[in-house]
Amino acid sequence: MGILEKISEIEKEIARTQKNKATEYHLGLLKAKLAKYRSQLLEPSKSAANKGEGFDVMKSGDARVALIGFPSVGKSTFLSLMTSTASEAASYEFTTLTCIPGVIEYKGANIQLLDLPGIIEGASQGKGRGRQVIAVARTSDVVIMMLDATKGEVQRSLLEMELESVGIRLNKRKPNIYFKPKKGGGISFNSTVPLTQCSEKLVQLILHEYKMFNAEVLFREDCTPDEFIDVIVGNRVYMPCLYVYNKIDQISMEEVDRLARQPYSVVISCGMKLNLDYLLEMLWENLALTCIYTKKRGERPDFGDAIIMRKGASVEHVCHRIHRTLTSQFKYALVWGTSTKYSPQRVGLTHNMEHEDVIQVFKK
Ligand SMILES: Nc1nc2c(ncn2[C@@H]2O[C@H](COP(=O)(O)OP(=O)(O)OP(=O)(O)O)[C@@H](O)[C@H]2O)c(=O)[nH]1
Ligand SMILES: [K+]
Ligand SMILES: [Mg+2]
Repeated sequence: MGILEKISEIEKEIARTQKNKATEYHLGLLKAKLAKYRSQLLEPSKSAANKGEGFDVMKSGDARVALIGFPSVGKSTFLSLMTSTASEAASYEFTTLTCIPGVIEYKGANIQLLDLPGIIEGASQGKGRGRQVIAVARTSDVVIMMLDATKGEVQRSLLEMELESVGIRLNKRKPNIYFKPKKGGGISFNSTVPLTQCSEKLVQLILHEYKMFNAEVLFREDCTPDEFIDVIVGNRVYMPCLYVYNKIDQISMEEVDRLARQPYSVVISCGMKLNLDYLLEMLWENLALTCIYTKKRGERPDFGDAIIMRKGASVEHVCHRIHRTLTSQFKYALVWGTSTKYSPQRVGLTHNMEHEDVIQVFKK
């Protein structure tokens, strides 16, 4: 039996198994098996068809955003609208066949936007260019899942499943479980909170399925068996995702209102240029970028040229960005802005910067 058949067998068995206390271990084990086979699907195949030709676009700028969606939802129209790159758009499916990069300039940051071929059900198993598209999505900082507002909700759940099945976790935090494989000593299991979804026995069963017999496990939150499996499998990516409903010029106001109220959702019309500013704001928030301005002694801050950092970046990160050797010469810094109690404040390398702070570095 091939891997795909095995996967579909297990999925069927999970579907027909009733979820209750008595089947808890059986289901846990099935899920562990399923995750194992799915991860085998991810392993690179040797056939030429799966090579990433036309997809290996260099990362550039301060962050990367991938456009994922069914064919003809308006991905290329969106790229052409938001960047100075033109990507061919047309009313037939699979117009775009490779990865087309553009740049969104926003708040002084360069955000790389990637237009990609449309993907369909079965993409993660290699249908169409699904695997290459998803591989690109994995390398991005935020996924924009573009949906056709005139089509049903099923589009969204299908795509979510495709991404889930290759280890991409959308709008989820990494489970707070400490896990360390050991050389000996068996499995030590502890938790700092009451567990309602996993037990020591289930954790052992799952670990045995992965041929792990010695490990330290500490649950710091009430996780599900699936979340535990994610931790032991390890190659998961946790990624913010914006659900962008395009073509709202084609649906009723009531429907627009309903879609706009869903979590992580933004409604737009590329055709009528509706709500694109709000989408950029949401994108910025999800990218969690921070602008830092530098200032030289006796001069005004350089507001024309921001240093773009990840949220939570420290003075050390900023110094490293200004010049590779600056941290070794660092004496102290003065910081103006919301990260300090008073402005300016004298800070060390570990101080965390906030959006639009100004920094002046003093060398030894
Ligand atoms: N009514 C309406 N049509 C739109 C809108 N945005 C895009 N379209 C149309 O939708 C069709 C598909 O647009 P594309 O940009 O080619 O879609 P795509 O997602 O890149 O398609 P593929 O590359 O084939 O996957 C084109 O005919 C566009 O003119 C919109 O906001 N409203
Ligand atoms: K199209
Ligand atoms: Mg396209």
